[in-house]
Formats: sequence, structure tokens, C-alpha cells
Amino acid sequence: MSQHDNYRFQVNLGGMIDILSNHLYSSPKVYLRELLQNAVDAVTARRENEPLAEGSIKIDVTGAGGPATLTIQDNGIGLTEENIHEFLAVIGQSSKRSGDLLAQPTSFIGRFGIGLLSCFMVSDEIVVLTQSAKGGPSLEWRGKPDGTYSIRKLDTELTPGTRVFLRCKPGSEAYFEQEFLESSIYYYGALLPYPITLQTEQGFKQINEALPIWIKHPDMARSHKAEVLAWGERLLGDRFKDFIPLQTASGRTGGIAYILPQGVNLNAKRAHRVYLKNMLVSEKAENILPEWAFFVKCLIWSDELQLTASREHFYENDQLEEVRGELGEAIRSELMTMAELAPDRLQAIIGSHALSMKALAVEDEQFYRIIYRWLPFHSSIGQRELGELLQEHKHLYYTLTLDEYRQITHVAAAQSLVVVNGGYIYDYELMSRLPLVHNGAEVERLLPEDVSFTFTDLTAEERRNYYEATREADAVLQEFRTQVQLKRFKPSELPALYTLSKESSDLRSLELTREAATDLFSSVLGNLSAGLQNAGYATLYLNLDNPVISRLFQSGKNAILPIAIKMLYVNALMMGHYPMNRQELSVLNSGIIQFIDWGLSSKDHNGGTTV
Ligand SMILES: Nc1ncnc2c1ncn2[C@@H]1O[C@H](COP(=O)(O)OP(=O)(O)OP(=O)(O)O)[C@@H](O)[C@H]1O
Repeated sequence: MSQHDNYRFQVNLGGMIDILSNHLYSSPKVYLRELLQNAVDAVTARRENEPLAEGSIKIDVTGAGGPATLTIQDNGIGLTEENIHEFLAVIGQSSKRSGDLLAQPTSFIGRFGIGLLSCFMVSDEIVVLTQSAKGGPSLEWRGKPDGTYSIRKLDTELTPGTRVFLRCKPGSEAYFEQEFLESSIYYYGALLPYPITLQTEQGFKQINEALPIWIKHPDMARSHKAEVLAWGERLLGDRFKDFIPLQTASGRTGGIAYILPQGVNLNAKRAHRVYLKNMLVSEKAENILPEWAFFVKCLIWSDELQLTASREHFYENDQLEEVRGELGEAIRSELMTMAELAPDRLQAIIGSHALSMKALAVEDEQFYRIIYRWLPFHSSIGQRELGELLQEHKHLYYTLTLDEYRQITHVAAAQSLVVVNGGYIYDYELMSRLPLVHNGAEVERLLPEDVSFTFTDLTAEERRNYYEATREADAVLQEFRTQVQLKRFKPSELPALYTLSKESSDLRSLELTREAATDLFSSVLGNLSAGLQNAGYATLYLNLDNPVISRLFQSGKNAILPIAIKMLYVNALMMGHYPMNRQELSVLNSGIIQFIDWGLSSKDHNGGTTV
């Protein structure tokens, strides 16, 4: 061997065919899609020269008692002997693209030159009888999965077109059954432009229907409402009540966005059905619409997107991004028009799909401005639309988290503050941006500690009277880094309110985590919490308007006070939905036991106070 000998890669043809036919596709059932696609492309090619030729595709299965044989017959362009050698028998060669440019747009569905190989998933031989529409002899081609093929001239002349025969290989029987064929032809080919008929016991039956006008002109869908809804039910399986027609500016992608009858989970998969050049590509296409559009299920047809070789996905390229943007815009602008011309219709959609609408409103201020008044929020006066809330209350408060909301909502409500729960997804962002879309709206984030600003201070005399007891109560809660403040506030049924600053809240969470953590992690957390030791104290507000607190303090220094304060502290934690640490739980346990004990021997206890 000299230093510069050149060699050629060798191809193991059988191995290549095995990879392409058995491992590229998600299921053997796609063989039917590939055959349909070739038949449709052949008819399209013939109509390019003979525009008046009427396409027809027929499928039947024979072979009672033995292995079934499927035949698919088209009256398309057919193949000459030269075509067979060049296209049918060369893997990766296709008559449907110009030159070697895969990206070049054509009117055909196929372009890779590998689709026919999928037939080897269900059959050990592909037999093709063909007559070219351009003349020449009728031919028979037989191809095998080991990469060999034969060609024979037929004695009789066939009508122009092609018949493909597949004999079922053992294990593939299910893919030749009548029921499978009928449902799969409809599944893949419901939108194909030529009649596809299947042989049944009653004769040939057309499986796909004539295409309605609104497939070509989606803007006409509105005047064919019943038909559009019926197609939606047949193809997508849901009973829809409303839809939005979709169309891109080029007119090369169109569709119908059916509005889902019920609200869906944010993480639910968006299962849109997408057709490329009228052939089903995917029923799980998730990336064809913007993220926020999870309230619709779509039928989309396109002739401009590019398929990957598996033919089940689109390339995520600029074109897809553009189409996605335009389809999203079609939905958005229909919603905007509804706000102006059919607010009831929009309100019904928002009623079931508030989350989707909020997702879009967060992304798009203009949209938010148009629809904010119908968006529902959870507030201290109940579930309300923003419009209603703003009508009655100029100043709205909102919280950042659900916990904060729970901690203060009943107290805030008693002070006549209207608090919106910002803890649900998108609500905090939307509330904070409300002034941008509604003139004069005043919004303010409310922290648990803020509600105390509305509490009433004690008079100087009350302060003197309760000084000793307050000091003792304060000392009792030192170990919980909590100070006690005696105030008057509403509601009077509430004896105590626990609030803490952001820093002391962080410290509290850290310490709780530390309790549950492993030794190593716990020491790391220990270092972190050391840095927060100066975080300041939490506050337990005791409500002198509450009859029990009032009695507790009026009786001055007494034996029951320390344990009562601790119990009020843990009770306030529970009311505020704060998780409790071990020490607090043990206070709760021993406190309950002690109070029961006191109750049982009430004659004996010191203060004579019953709580
Ligand atoms: N029914 C048919 N009528 C006429 N020509 C056909 C027919 N079926 C296949 N062919 C020819 O065989 C070639 C190879 O077909 P194959 O299905 O493997 O690939 P393709 O359709 O070109 O591309 P793709 O892999 O994207 O489907 C086609 O390009 C076409 O020239």
C-alpha cells in the first residue's frame, strides 16, 4: 500500500435497507402513508401535463386463506424503464425534487427517495406494475430487502398508472386488516385531494370526503360553522362549540383552531393535527403554535414547512418560527376583535381558559389591555373579574405568594382592604402591571407585616396598665425570636396575628429545612442561618379587642400567662399556615395536655381563669 491510495466507502445494502425501513419510522403502519403519498404524487405529476386528468386511487386486499396481498393502484404518471432504474431502484433518489436540493419547494409530498422502503416493514417483496403516461411498454419491477431487484416487460399493455402489490409477511397481519386500512386511510388521507377508495364487501367505498371550500379559504369557515365543527369532531374526536380560522399571510398555511370545551392543565400536551400537502404528518405537533395557545386544538394544513426524513416532525427552522408567529397572531387578533364585537363570546372563552388568556396577557401588554376586565382573580372578597374589582375598589392590594395571601387575607379583609391572591401562576405579574393597562388603577403589594399599620395603638393608660403583662409575654417568646405587641384590630374574633419580615421568613424556612436535612447538609445550612441571625424578630400581635386576650391581660401577671402566650403563638402560626418546627410542635402538644389538665382540676389552678 502506497501512502496515498484512495478507497470508496462500501455500502452494505441489506443493512442500509434494514436501517431505513425498520428504524426510521415510528410504526410499520406508516407504510400505508408512504404508498398513499406516492400515489398522490404520481397523480399530481400526471396532472401537471394533463390538467384535466381525474386522479383516482384504489386499494384492495385479497388472499382469503393464505397471506393477504394489498394492492394500491393509481392512475398517475407511471414509470418508464429509465425512471425505474433512476428513481425506484436508487435509494435516496427521488423524481420529486429538482437536482440535489432537498429544500427546493415542489408540489409533491415525497422528496427523500426512501419512502417505499418502509414497505419492507410489512412485506418481504415489493412488486410494482407500471405504465408510463408518456408511453413505452408496461413493466413489472420486483424489489427485495437484500437490495436486489428485477424488471420484466409485460405482454399486455396496462392503462397509465402504477399498481403496487405487497404480500403480508408473518407477524404483520394486523396491518392488512380491513378495519385497520379503513381507519388508517382516513387518518392519513382525510384531506388528500383525490378520491381514495377501498374495496369492501359492498364494493369500492370512498374513504376521504370531497374537500370543503374552507380548507382552501379558511376565512370562509365562519359561514360554514356546522360543517367545520363536524370535521373537528370527526378528526379530533371532541365536540367543539367554537373555533378560530387560521391563515398565514402567504396563504400557504391555514387551519382551524378549535376552542377546547373545557379548561386544560398548563402542562397538558398540545396535540394539534398537522397536514403537509394534505397528508397527515403529525397528531402530536406541539411546536406549531405559541406556548400560550393551550386552549385550542388545531387542524393545520401547510405546503411550506419542511419535514424531517421520518416525516413525522418539522424542521425547527426560521420558516416554522414565522408560521408559528403568524398562526399565533391569527388567534390573538380574533380574540381582540371578539373583545370589541362579541364580548360574550370572549367572556365564555376566558371563563373556561383563563390560564391561557393570562399567559398571553403576561407576554403581550396590548392584549392584556383589551381583555383585563374579564380576567378572574381570587380575592379577599371572593372570585372576581378584574373589571368588577376595579369598579368597586380603586386601591387593590396583592400578595406575592399563596402563603402570604393565606396569612393576611382575613385580617386585611376585616380592615376593608381588598387583597388579590398573587400566588397563582401569572397573577402576581398581572396585578403589578395593572396600572399600565387601566388608567387610575392603584395597586400595592401587601406584605404580612404591612397589615399591622392599620392596627389601633393602645391608649397611654392601657399601655401603663398592661406594661408588666406585655413584658412577660414578650420574654416568653424570646426563644422563638418573636416580640409581642398589644394592639386593637379587626376582626375581634381573631386573638393573635403572627407576622414576620422577609429576612426572618428566610431564617425560619432555613431552620425548618435544617431540621429535616442530613448532618452534612445541616451544617452547611447552619452556616447560612448564622448569617441571618440578625434578621430581626417576628411579631405576634395580640388583639385587645378579643374578649379572651382582654381577660388574659386584665388579670395581670398570672400563672396561666406564659403557657397561654405560647399557645396563642402556635395557634397564630397555624392560622397563618406557617409550618412549625419541632420545638413549636412540642409546645402545642404539652400546652393542650396542660389545658386539659387545668380544665379537669379547674378548682385547683392558681389564677382561677378559665380559657
Ligand atoms: N405510485 C408511483 N407512481 C410513479 N412513481 C412512483 C410511484 N411510487 C414510487 N415512485 C417513484 O419511486 C421514487 C422513489 O419513491 P419513494 O417513495 O422511495 O421516495 P419519494 O416518494 O421520492 O420520496 P420520500 O422518501 O420523501 O417519500 C419516487 O421518487 C418516484 O419516482
